[in-house]
Amino acid sequence: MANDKLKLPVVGIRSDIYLPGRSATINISGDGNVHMLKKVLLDKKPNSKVGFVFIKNVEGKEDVLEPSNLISDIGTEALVSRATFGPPSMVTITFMCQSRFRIEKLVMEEPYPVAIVSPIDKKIENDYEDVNELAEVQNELESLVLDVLHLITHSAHLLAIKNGMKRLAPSFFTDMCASLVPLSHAEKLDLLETLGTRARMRKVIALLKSNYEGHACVQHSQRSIQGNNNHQPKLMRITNRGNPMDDDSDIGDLSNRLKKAKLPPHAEEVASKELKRLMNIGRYSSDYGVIRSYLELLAELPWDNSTEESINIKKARIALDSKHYGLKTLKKRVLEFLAVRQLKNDSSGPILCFVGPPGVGKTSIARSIAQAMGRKFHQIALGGVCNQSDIRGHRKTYVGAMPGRIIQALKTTGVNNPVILLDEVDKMGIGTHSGDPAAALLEVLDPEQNTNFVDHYVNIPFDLSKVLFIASSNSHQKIPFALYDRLEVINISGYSTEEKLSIAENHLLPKVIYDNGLNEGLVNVPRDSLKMIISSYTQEAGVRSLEKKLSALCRSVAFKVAEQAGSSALETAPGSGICLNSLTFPINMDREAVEKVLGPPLFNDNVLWDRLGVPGVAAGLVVSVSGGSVNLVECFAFPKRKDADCSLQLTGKLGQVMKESAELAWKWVRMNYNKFTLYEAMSPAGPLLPTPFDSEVHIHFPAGGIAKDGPSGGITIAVALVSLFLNMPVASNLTMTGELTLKGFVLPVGGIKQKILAAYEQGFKTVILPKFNKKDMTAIPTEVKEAMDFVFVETMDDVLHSAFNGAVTLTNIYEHPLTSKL
Ligand SMILES: Nc1ncnc2c1ncn2[C@@H]1O[C@H](COP(=O)(O)OP(=O)(O)OP(=O)(O)O)[C@@H](O)[C@H]1O
Repeated sequence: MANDKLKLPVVGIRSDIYLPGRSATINISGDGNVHMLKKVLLDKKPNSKVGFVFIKNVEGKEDVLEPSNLISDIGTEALVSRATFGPPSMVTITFMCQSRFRIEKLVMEEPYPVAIVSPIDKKIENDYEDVNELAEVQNELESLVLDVLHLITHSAHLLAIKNGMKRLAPSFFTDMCASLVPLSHAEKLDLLETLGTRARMRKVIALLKSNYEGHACVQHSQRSIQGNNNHQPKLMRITNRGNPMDDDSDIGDLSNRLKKAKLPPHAEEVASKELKRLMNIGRYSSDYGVIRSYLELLAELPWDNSTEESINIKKARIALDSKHYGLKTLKKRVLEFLAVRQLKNDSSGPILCFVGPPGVGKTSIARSIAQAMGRKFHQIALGGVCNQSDIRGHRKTYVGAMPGRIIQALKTTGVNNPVILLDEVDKMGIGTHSGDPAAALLEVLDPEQNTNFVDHYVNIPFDLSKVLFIASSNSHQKIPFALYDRLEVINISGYSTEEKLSIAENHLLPKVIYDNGLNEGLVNVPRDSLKMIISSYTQEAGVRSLEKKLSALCRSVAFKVAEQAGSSALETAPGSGICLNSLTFPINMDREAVEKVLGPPLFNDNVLWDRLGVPGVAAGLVVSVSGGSVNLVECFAFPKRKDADCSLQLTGKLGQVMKESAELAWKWVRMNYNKFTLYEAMSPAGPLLPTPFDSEVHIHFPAGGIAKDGPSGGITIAVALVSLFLNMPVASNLTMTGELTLKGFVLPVGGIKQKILAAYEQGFKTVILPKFNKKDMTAIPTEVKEAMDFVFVETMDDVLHSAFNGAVTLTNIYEHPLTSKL
């Protein structure tokens, strides 16, 4: 060995033991150390080697390196790749430990210590290990590591282990594998001092097995799930285990609770192993908290606890009707669903998904379903969820690990058969490295798979088949496709003013009066005020804002009552018309009082009407996640410039489809302009000059800050352009929706009910609709149908005829464009 001896500058490390294969960035203090590192790193080349020797933590002797201070006579040689010299006597180094050495002698050479060392790892491998035996143990280690790598988050370090299997020296590879386990100080020291590679491999195998044994029973199912789940959030690994120390009574109590939880056999097996581990490690070990919280969760999960289902269709119908106005189709479907459950007594069945704008009662209906079934209800908001781990949880080996939302819901409800509303399934995102949450949801909803749902934290299959999942969403388009395929979508479109009035009078007002500590004898909100609130303070398809405004009214009344009449009002006022102090009950919230509380009206219909009635402007109907609305299209033409490369300019935050439909409408108008027949008597001003052929056109879609998209504005844009060039306003009180084809046909569009309700609320009298949408009229409330005219069209000729009150017709619209005069 004499020839192998080296002289190595050394640093005493007190904080940790760094085995070969370990890289880290640490602070080193002490004048001698800093001086040494400066000299070694600056005088020599970068990537210089220093020796780490591990010393006891003796206060006041930070810099002192003497043999009596050493924890071990084995140290590790570290390659320093980076050093930052910070405050005096402090340096931050980034290093990777490479191999062991034995300290032959410590030499206090001025100005920093060096050691005479003899390298170990290579020497032992070459001189003392039997190649075949070594290969055998190494194979075992490698296959175990492959299993473990399936279970934990991938990182550059883990990739290095995987890639290094056949390339790295066995000794170094073994040390790297040890980093897969959170090691205690004693275990690290033991591995440092185990010089034989085979012996060390065996120790690492044992450590890996004991650390990951809890995962073993679910390895199979884990792997199948892992297929599309390679990206987990990077969380810090737990790295410390402390000294063993028991707390028998506490653990006994936990053990009792685990027994009471009636875990299935596979879960019981894991729980008892973890319980044993808990008993062996001390209360002050960092692993103690992790294992303890894990076992607490296992004890709290409703493995065997269900609420008894009691469906009574008659009662369910009464409950649904008493809490919700209208919604006939939805209620009918819900009752059918409950009837099948009652007869079949089986948990399989469709997954209902309520799709509609905010505040139309999706959550409230889901809650009523739970009540009708006698089950507990829980709502999971999926808006903004973009990690699989939100659904499936984090592995418990990470600091701050938590179970996913499904398991948390079960823990909260305490039963394994609650009704869970997956709210806003359309608002889930996909994180860049964290997997698609929709894929995890698919597994949750799939009856084939959800009997063995494995949350990463729980790491034991849990049966979700008894849970009744209901989904809700604001729009169809954004529900992930694979998920959409599994759902039975039920649309809730929104309410007309009359419907909102009924809901306000019969449901919302009684609710907010009660919620604000009042009773119906204390406050009166007349119908007229309700109408005013609906038209001037809310603009929504549902009734959520309406509820908030009514609540604001009630709050102001509650304040007056509390301030002036005190609790005596609550006792004497109901139905009495009594005066108490300066208040007369019930307090009447007339229009003036409403304006006092809610401030000046927020919405004014005149703004819309003032902009209509001029050539080049048409009103179209649109639908968005917040319901239907009337949007204007404004066109302006000016003479074509010679150098203009495009004759059409569009503004108003348009999506691609809408841009294309505007281009198409512009082309259609130019192709057919010479075929328009204008009854001049009805258009006194005559057509505009210049014509579309020598004009540039600007089309603007007001409310420029709001994104717009879709093809349903096609006929509105074409009508606005025809109106511009024929210099003739569109018929008053008329709005429309429909997709235009290049040949002048009008195709059906979506959101008809919401669009018609919006037109009705804005006071329009006539709506032009595609003929194919006639079927959607069954959903329109009778009072709306009676108050409005609907014109069903097939071609642009029909559209123009209605839009200009018969003043414009189009001859031979199906003629091929090339045969026209263009
Ligand atoms: N048809 C109805 N009859 C009585 N109350 C209703 C009706 N529709 C909605 N409401 C009431 O309106 C309020 C809002 O309803 P809910 O929270 O169920 O809306 P939502 O559709 O789930 O909205 P979001 O999409 O924002 O979650 C609730 O107080 C609900 O009771």
